[in-house]
Amino acid sequence: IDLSVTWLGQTMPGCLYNASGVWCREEDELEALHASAAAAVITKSATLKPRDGNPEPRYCRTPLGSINSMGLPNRGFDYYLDYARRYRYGSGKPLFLSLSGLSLDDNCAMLRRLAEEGLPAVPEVNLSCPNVPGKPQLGYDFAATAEALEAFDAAYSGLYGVKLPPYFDPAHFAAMAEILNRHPRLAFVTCINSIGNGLVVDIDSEAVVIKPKDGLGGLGGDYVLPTALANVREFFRLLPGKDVVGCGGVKSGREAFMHILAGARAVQVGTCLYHEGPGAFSRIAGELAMLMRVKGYRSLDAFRGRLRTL
Ligand SMILES: C=Cc1c(C(=O)O)[nH]c(=O)[nH]c1=O
Repeated sequence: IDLSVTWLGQTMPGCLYNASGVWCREEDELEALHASAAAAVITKSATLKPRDGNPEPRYCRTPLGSINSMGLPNRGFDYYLDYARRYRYGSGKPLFLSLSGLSLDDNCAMLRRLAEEGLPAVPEVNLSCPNVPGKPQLGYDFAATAEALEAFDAAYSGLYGVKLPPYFDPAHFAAMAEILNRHPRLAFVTCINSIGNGLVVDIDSEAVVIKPKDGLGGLGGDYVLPTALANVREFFRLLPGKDVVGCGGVKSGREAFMHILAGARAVQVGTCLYHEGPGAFSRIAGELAMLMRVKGYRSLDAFRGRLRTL
């Protein structure tokens, strides 16, 4: 059973890696991911300067997944760039740098700095952070997204990707696809980020469960799987020649299989990784391989994007 994935001009040894933001803020976390069965590593979204993030409690696990309003706590771009300088690319596991600047200028400054370094690390620009008060999600502003992507192309001459928020309407899928298809070096989209601004209520305390934004936060886990699969399948259809990375609701080989069937090139794990740790990757990969064996598939190419309609 071959779980390898060939994309971005390289072949990675498997198809699973972390969702940005989970188990990836500190170097020791990143090294633990690299040492695990994860097939790639992506860093916590970086801002130009370090950030403490929102007041705690800002993350809460629920029976169906998670809610978070972290507020972009991160060590700052230089920390992750330094890690990218020392990263062992020879392992065959790609390193992705997630960038989430607080302004277009900041995103372009980080992209230009990365371009100057000429490192193999691939940028995934976050258009979808739902938890910085006062900063609407770029990905929900089509004109701003169009302008940003023009600026990214000018700032960075290599291949890059974007992390998209979930969309919920065919008109929005079409509008975003029309914009994304203008950019040949935009090689992949990662669908989806958390479903923004959900509210989890604790009936015992009769209170919300996280402090920021009066309890509003991004949802992950079981809550988001159908939305994630819809976004993967729609953008897989609408973005010919680009890759779609699936993210959302993956906790076993079953959901990984669903994402790939929907068209995902590779699959990220967030909430499940947060609670299980990097051992989740070998478990999920084993479950996926077993599922493929039972179904008679020897590689991901044998079923990627083959979701049947009725
Ligand atoms: C980069 C900020 C994000 C955060 C955060 O740091 O609050 N949480 C998410 O669920 N998605 C994000 O993109």
